[in-house]
Amino acid sequence: MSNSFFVQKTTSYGGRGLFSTKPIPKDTLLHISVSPYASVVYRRYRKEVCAQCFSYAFESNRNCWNIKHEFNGSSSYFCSDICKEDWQSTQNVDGLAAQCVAALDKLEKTMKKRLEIEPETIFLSTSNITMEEIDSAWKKAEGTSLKAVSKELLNELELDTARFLTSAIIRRHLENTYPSSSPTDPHFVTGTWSQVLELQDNELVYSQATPYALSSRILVYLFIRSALWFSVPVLRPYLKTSDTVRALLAREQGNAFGLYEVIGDTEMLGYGVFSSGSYFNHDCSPNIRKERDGRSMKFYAKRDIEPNEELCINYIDIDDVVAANDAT
Ligand SMILES: C[S@@+](CC[C@H](N)C(=O)[O-])C[C@H]1O[C@@H](n2cnc3c(N)ncnc32)[C@H](O)[C@@H]1O
Repeated sequence: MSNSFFVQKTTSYGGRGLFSTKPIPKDTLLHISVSPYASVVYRRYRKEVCAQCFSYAFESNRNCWNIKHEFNGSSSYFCSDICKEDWQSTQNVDGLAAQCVAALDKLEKTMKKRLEIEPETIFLSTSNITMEEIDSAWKKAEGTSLKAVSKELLNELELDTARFLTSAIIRRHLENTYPSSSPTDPHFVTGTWSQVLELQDNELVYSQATPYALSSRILVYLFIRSALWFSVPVLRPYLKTSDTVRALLAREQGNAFGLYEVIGDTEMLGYGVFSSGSYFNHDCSPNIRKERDGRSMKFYAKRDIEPNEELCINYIDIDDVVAANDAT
């Protein structure tokens, strides 16, 4: 990740970071992540947040958006006809987004009760879980029958995670089916799956910190596979193994940005992975601020910057326009 303002280098404390290559005046726009590769608007905000530009109805003094796209009893909501058209041509290509939303909703409605996955069928460790145990848990999940999970009820967080992962599965499929031919192609502006794979992989660190979350994540994979396998068969190549889901979950942690309302900056409406925006490290006194502009994340100089300074945002500053990495 480099451009005319900065270059990517290894930092003195490990990992990669971005460093200025020349003097940058305050308020310069350094980088735009045009659109997330994968994203989700939380279910509870479904009617209040535009599925395309993420604008929040309350910021326009409304209770909800009423421009809808309906398919098989499930709806997506938009703030304008333009957003609905943009969504049709970039996200609902071949009707996939609508089919997936409907399939996930349908499975959710047919579920009766939550049956915890037997711990021994998934993994045994409670601390210091190893990569071998994580691999083994996912492999076992791949061999679990679809029928066996069809009665599992997911909680709110898991259902949102399922939608987030599904958006990436659709994007991967579109990327493979319609190779990029122009800068307006959806996967040109969202970045590519290989760029997602280049992001820092936090699977082991996260699993060790929260070993109890592994069975929840596996349950989400089984839920998506069960919901989409027969309803959206073109997506089977990305569901047959857990590779796509697992790779994204490994990178979502520590790389996702919260999608906040723009004006109040208090409500987190969802989250997304913006690959090209994920190389700014954290600093409590950052020289970069980021602002959401519709589907885009924009990165500006917060002050005058000297050459060879590390460019950092604040992951937790509530005064920032959006707080980073708090979706995880
Ligand atoms: C969004 S990524 C930033 C890019 C990352 N350094 C890389 O190599 O891909 C966030 C991760 O970078 C590391 N990081 C960010 N800011 C840091 C800091 N101030 N000190 C140490 N590590 C930091 C942490 O591992 C964090 O989970």
